[in-house]
Amino acid sequence: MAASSSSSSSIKPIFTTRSKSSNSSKSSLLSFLHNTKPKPISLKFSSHNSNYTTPPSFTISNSLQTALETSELHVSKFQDDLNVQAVTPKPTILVSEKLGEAGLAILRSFGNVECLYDLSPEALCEKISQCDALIVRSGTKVTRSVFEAANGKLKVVGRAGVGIDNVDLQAATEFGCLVVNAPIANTVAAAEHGIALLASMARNVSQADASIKAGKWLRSKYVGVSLVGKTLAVMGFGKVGSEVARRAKGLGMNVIAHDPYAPADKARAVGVELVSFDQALATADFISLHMPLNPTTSKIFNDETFAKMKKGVRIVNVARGGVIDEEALVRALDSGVVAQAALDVFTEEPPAKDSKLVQHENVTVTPHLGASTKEAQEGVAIEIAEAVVGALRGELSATAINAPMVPSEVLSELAPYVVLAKKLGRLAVQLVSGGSGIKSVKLIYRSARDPDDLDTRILRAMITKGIIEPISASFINLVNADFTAKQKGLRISEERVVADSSPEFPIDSIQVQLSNVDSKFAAAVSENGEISIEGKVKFGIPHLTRVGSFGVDASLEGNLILCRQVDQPGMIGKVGNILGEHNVNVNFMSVGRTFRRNHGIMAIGVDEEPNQDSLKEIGKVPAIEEFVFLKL
Ligand SMILES: NC(=O)c1ccc[n+]([C@@H]2O[C@H](COP(=O)([O-])OP(=O)(O)OC[C@H]3O[C@@H](n4cnc5c(N)ncnc54)[C@H](O)[C@@H]3O)[C@@H](O)[C@H]2O)c1
Ligand SMILES: O=C(O)[C@H](O)COP(=O)(O)O
Repeated sequence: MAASSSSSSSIKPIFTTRSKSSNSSKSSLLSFLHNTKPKPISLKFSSHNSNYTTPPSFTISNSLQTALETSELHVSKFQDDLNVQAVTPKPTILVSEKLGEAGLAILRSFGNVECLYDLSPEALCEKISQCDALIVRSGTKVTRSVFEAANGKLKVVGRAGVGIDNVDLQAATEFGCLVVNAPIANTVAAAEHGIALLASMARNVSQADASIKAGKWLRSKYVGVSLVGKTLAVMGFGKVGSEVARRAKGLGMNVIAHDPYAPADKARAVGVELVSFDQALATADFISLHMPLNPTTSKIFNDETFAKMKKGVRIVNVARGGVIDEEALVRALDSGVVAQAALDVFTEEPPAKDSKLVQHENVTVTPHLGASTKEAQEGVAIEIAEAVVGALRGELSATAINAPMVPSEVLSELAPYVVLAKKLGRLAVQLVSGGSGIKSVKLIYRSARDPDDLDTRILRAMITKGIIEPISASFINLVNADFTAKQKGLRISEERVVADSSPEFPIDSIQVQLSNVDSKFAAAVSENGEISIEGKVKFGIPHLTRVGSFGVDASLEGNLILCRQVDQPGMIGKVGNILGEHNVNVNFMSVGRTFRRNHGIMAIGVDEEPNQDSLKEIGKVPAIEEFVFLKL
């Protein structure tokens, strides 16, 4: 039996935690993904003290209301968040667009793969509730309805390619579904297609080809323009844009680029000058588009911006159709401001058969073929299959779109603290009595580490998970933790304090404080009036080390009974006997007290859940002032 010190730590706030995502490597991403809707298990709360009989409340949870009324709390039983092998028994992976064989082979070695191409939106929604993963290209719209229909089963959406504008990322995040893409393997194919369109547009290849097949021989009509010495503006100097720039330089073009986020040294290395948007438009003979489609870039090429271009400019678009206002482009083509356009992508795909743009004689079109080389498709298939399988295994994914990046080494170092964090969250919420909703949670990390060396996002997510999951139907993972907390009106603040401990360990202790709530266990309320518990990791095992102002030392395994009693001899024996008589195995007991012969706290770890009779008997022990049974 261990008695631990009860002296209060003096905590000196030094700063508020901020996200570290900016320095985090993209090659390491946590995917706590296993949101198989858990089967509820029933957990009864009990206390002999009438002041503390109601289970915790969370004002925003409807489901809790029922739990409150029945004095019964349904707790989600969730899989271990770190080492999830547990997608049962073989995950179902739906592939909704053609994927290379090498990728399919990887997927088949891991799960049941169903290739169902050309599903209607309704059919996709119907099918998706049976699927753990969905792999799409640009042709499948993964809308909010898809995530709703998935009913929590869908864990990962893999986009076999770069653009994720066909996936509702907000909805994915809300539903805790990870979205991964395959951003590398089709870069060269897209760049080559851009160059192919550039050259064929300049030399009227497609028009001349069509005319000759129509029996004509129009040599003077299809006189083209040369590329050498002309200025090409690359709009979006990312992976594809920079590859296009490299190739265009090889063709003797003068290449400039506009990209508000591109590093100047990267451009310099390719021999490209970064310029402003307007400067690019005003100087370019050719403009090649390579930015993503998002709210900022949507229809960024419109009447106003076409008017800023050099008369007779030629435009290539292998990015996304939506970055161009297509009606404005037709006007610009008709007026001659734009001499020619070569388009691989369209606002609506496929475009209407009678689209003026597609039918325009100065326009060359291809049906979104940028990524369509054998090599790129094999590469993309492997890239996305590995990402999806990794995500389903709960491994790190290099290409997650909607989850923060947590380097793998950070993850493995924090693993025991992740378990501690979740358990502290679960314990804290069980200490709240009914009638008061949790609104404000403060997390205090004591650490000897430099602030920049401590990434607390996983811990915050797991504490959030511990707090919210037991009292609502939500599933929480790293993808949706912050969103769900916000949505439920739960304000989570973080603070770090300098600990005197060794910086070898990332964290000395984690404290969870819930303010403005009543507790069903008065001893858990600190001098400042908030429910406060603290935990540490000892020899890799999470421990509860403080409850309110009482120090304890309880390993967080199995279940826990916390008793506040008058500090007098024989208490441990009495409670131990009661539990023994009811065949409940005690795995440890720890006593903490404020001062001698005053009040003490007993933390009793039990392997089995004590029945109501045994709990009632404990409540009848005269020196026991209050107690609570907590499920870990
Ligand atoms: N046609 C195809 O089959 C095909 C194939 C691959 C990629 N793509 C598309 O090409 C585009 C680029 O792909 P990528 O792999 O190079 O992506 P990327 O993320 O590597 O590059 C995009 C670049 O655009 C820049 N950017 C963002 N907003 C901008 C703005 N307002 N103005 C200028 N630049 C801006 C970014 O900073 C980034 O450098 C994407 O839309 C992608 O979907 C199409
Ligand atoms: O964004 C992409 O990767 C390209 O547009 C390719 O799309 P696709 O996979 O539908 O060919």
